[in-house]
Amino acid sequence: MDIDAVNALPYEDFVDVFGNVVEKCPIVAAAVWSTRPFASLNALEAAVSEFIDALPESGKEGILRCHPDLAGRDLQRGTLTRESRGEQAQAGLDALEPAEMSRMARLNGEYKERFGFPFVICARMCDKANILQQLSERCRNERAAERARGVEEVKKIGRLRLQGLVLTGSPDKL
Ligand SMILES: NC(=O)N[C@H]1NC(=O)NC1=O
Repeated sequence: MDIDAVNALPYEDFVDVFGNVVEKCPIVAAAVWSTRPFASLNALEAAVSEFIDALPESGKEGILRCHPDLAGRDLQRGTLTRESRGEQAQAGLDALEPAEMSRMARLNGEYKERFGFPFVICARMCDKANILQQLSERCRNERAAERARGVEEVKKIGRLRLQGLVLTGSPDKL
């Protein structure tokens, strides 16, 4: 799909295609549609980032809370979104050893207890060892720094999802 095709989408189709660029937050796609036409894929990415940056801190935390835990309940129950399932599998999180699984669950729980939102990281840019290490390190951060870090990871996840949709196309979505 080239950028002209993206710009030509009515908002219903735009939200169908891009509604999960930010996990379970179709409001982001619905909002950035108003800022068409996009000059390029980079401009579309920038519009997503700008929308997120303009949210109050509670909105940014809300976005983080829409993300499923890594190797958590949704993965076990088979209720992840298609995008998240692919990302978690790519990082090897669907094939953890029992000891890795319990360490991940314990650290995810500690993180959520401390910050009130889940640990978010761009799984496609990591492997499971790296994710576990960062999870344990980031548990020690301050809340505001961790909120900002989580938001940056949301943007990385979104950038890769957007590239997948625009550069490789997604015929089943149009
Ligand atoms: N919790 C968390 O980071 N989840 C996300 N990360 C990612 O790459 N896909 C997700 O769903």
